[in-house]
Amino acid sequence: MAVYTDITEDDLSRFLTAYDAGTLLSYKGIAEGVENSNFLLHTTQGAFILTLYEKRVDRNDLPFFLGLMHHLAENGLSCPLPLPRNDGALLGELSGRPAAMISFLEGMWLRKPAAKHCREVGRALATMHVAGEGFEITRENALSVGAWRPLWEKSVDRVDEVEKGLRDEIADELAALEANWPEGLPSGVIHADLFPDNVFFLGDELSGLIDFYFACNDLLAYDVAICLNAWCFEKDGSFNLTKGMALLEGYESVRPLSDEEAAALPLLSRGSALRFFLTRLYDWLMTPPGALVVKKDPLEYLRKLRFHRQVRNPAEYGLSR
Ligand SMILES: Nc1ncnc2c1ncn2[C@@H]1O[C@H](COP(=O)(O)OP(=O)(O)O)[C@@H](O)[C@H]1O
Ligand SMILES: N[C@@H](CCOP(=O)(O)O)C(=O)O
Repeated sequence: MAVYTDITEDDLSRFLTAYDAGTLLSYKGIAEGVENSNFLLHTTQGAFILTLYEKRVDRNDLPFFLGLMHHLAENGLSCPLPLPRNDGALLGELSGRPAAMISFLEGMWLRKPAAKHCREVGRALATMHVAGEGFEITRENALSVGAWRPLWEKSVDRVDEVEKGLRDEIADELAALEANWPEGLPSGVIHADLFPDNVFFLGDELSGLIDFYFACNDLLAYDVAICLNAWCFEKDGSFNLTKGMALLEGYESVRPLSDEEAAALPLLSRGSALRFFLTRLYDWLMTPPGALVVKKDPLEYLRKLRFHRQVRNPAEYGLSR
């Protein structure tokens, strides 16, 4: 679920008077997503998404996220746009939360993406990396290698509840990644959560990217590694080389990877797998029973991590060079 904060029709109608968005016809909460409360609104001017930013989102980061969507859209990426209020501000307040009106993006996310969709995702990711150049606000990645140990320490005492023996395996992995994390690779604005539920398609055509609320400045190739993890594994845990090849071809058709970036892919993919393992593990162990949120399986990312650990060459992801 992703409606943590309720709104009333009266409050919403009043909120809308600050925008040139027409008058309210209907609204409903959107069940998907985990971070914020989202509502689909219909007004006399069309459909909009209303987002109420919840506790895990730092209010100070909102100008980065909202400004980034503007910047990316102006530079050729298809993504939703925050709607300015009549006073020019992108943020308002509703039910005690910072709130924004976001343009509605047509399309739906794919439950079973095929290689051709992975190619489109690779192309869109590279388009985003290029479009992000020149964006003046910066945001450090709050979930990069330096954040993994503190996160791990919150779960370590209970990790064996998830799988016996994990305590030593993850401790060794974390130490290896901290010691060898690459430096000096090209960096810029990354999406950092470009999973299938954040990419919309109309038929086979990619219609746009959403959910920029983990976006930050980090290594561009790390974003590629996140996508390899999120898009190129099958339900049985196997890596699909055809999908990997398509995603990387799509990416390189817009922004070729340097030799150094290519060589770092196995390590970056391990890091990305550990990052999602750790956040899922924390949520798995700490979410109170009965909470209205769908918990994601940390073991899916443990299996991916084990796969990457035995990769010796980026060609094993489908990189042709
Ligand atoms: N601009 C948009 N256009 C259409 N649907 C959207 C848009 N933004 C969000 N949604 C819908 O809301 C859901 C949750 O949004 P998301 O940004 O992923 O939430 P969260 O940040 O809580 O994870 C999406 O899966 C999608 O169905
Ligand atoms: N993609 C992450 C969780 C973040 O969820 P989102 O709904 O904000 O995309 C994961 O799969 O662990």
